[in-house]
Amino acid sequence: SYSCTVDDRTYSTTPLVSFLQRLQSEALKTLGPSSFDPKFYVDLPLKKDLSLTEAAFWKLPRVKGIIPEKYLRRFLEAYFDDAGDDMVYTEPEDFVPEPVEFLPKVLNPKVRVWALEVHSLWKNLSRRVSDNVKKYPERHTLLPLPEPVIIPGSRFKEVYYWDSYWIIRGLLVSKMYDTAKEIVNNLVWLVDAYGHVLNGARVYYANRSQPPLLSSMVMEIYTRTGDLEFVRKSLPSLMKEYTFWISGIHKVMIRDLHGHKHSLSRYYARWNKPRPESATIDVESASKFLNDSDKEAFYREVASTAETGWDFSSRWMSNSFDLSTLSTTSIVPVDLNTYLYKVELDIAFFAQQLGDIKTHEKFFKASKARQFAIRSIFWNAEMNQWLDYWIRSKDCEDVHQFEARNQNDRIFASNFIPMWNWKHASGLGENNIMVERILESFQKSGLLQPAGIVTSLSNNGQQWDFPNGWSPLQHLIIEGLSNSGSKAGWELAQDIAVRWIRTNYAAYNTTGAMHEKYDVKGCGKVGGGGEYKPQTGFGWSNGVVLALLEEFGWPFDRDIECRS
Ligand SMILES: OC[C@H]1O[C@H](O[C@H]2O[C@H](CO)[C@@H](O)[C@H](O)[C@H]2O)[C@H](O)[C@@H](O)[C@@H]1O
Repeated sequence: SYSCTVDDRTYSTTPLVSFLQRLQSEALKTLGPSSFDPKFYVDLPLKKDLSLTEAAFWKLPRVKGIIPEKYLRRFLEAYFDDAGDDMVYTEPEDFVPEPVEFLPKVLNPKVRVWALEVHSLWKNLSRRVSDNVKKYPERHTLLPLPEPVIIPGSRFKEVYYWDSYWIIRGLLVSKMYDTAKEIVNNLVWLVDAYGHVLNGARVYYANRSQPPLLSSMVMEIYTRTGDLEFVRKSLPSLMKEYTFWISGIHKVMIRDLHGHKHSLSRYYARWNKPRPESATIDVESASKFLNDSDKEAFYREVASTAETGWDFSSRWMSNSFDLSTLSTTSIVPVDLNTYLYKVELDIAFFAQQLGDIKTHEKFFKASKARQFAIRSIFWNAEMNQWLDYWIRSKDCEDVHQFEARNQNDRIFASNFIPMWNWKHASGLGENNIMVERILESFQKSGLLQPAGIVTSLSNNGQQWDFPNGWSPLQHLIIEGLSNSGSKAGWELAQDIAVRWIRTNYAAYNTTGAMHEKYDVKGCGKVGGGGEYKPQTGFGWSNGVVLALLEEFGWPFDRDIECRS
């Protein structure tokens, strides 16, 4: 893998996380792998101090090295609150059962009733950090966020970075502007404390971030509310977060065939150990590596893949069926650089609104440079798609020489994510013929399935692969298509939105829940695969359904039931 003279120091773990990880591994020995969720153990809040808890743990009886189930359960009850007890329910103050002017274009009565139910799910997912966390922070892996949040749901009991963007998109449809601002204030608090937004608000997520969408959250809120003071308060943290992504281990320089040097970014976690929330799984996956440095390199790739938000996917593997070939830190991803291009444009815009012309010019210039880089390094004119770039060179190089064969020509939904910034990202959007070619390439790609856009074409059991479709990817591509300026693009966007809304509705009717992911091979099927049981709730799916219903509406006479 790519190894350069970068500062790739790792975060140190905390005594609490080390202990909970030990408990997790002992619990697996006691309870066995069926229905075992390792995250449960590292989320347990301590009732007493760590030293007392540890002392009691070491005194537990062991039979052939294993703690009998009865003693383990008694210990858990005596020394821990339940996972999630430190995130308490709080009524969102700006929630009303039917907001004024709610989804005026949704005319079909069944869809309206359902949309109001989805809207009401914000109440189920609303939480604030308990006072106990603030009083005894050393007893919790949960971070003491200052304001209420909306969580994704089920096992994801804490705020997540990129999930929050689509949660906010939905909250804005629900006219819950204060709740939306509170989420951003929490993420800004994380930037101020750590220099970046954490993957999620747990101490064990500090070693990595997730796709950078904080500026987009601020932009969406500003567009709806016109609250310039909110922008003024957030801007310094947006600039701080930007530095995290464009420097140090995240930065990659590539020289194109004309000799231009481009500065792009990659995902790279400051971690080379098992992820605490999945440590038992990671240790097992790493067991095929014989020496410690190979194991560490593998753990680094695993954590860096969690930073991508696509954990896990054939997109990051040189062999789609072998997780041990994860190579995330050697990949310069199309989507990450699309998001950073948006960060640059957003900061330039905010600075202009605030009269800071120097900052405006600096960030506008940076956006132009990245636009040029996206076109030079990712664009593939034969496929009419944007492709991830793999750094193949073994040796440390300050600037990598572009070679066309290093673009990854496998098909992923991410190959079309630059459409999200379509009018600017490649310069291609100004040219209608190119727009039509990209649309044609998308339609022929195999990504469009009966119930939405599939993540990849590889059916390998990973959750960010075939046949799963994810709400954020649907929304990014649909929004890109609908902003393409082409009639055919808008119609395709609406077609995908209708498929996606129908499948969410059908699954909701049969299961009573909104899901984290869906199987897009057929309408009403829920997703699967990956390392944990499929989750319900679910923040970003609720947000995307509401946002799509707002954009496209639902006519009175259009059926909501599955077509096939
Ligand atoms: O516990 C395993 C992994 O779970 C998270 O990833 C998945 O859920 C997140 C919350 O909805 C979502 O943001 C991410 O895209 C999903 O793949 C977590 O983010 C990972 O860090 C964690 O290892």
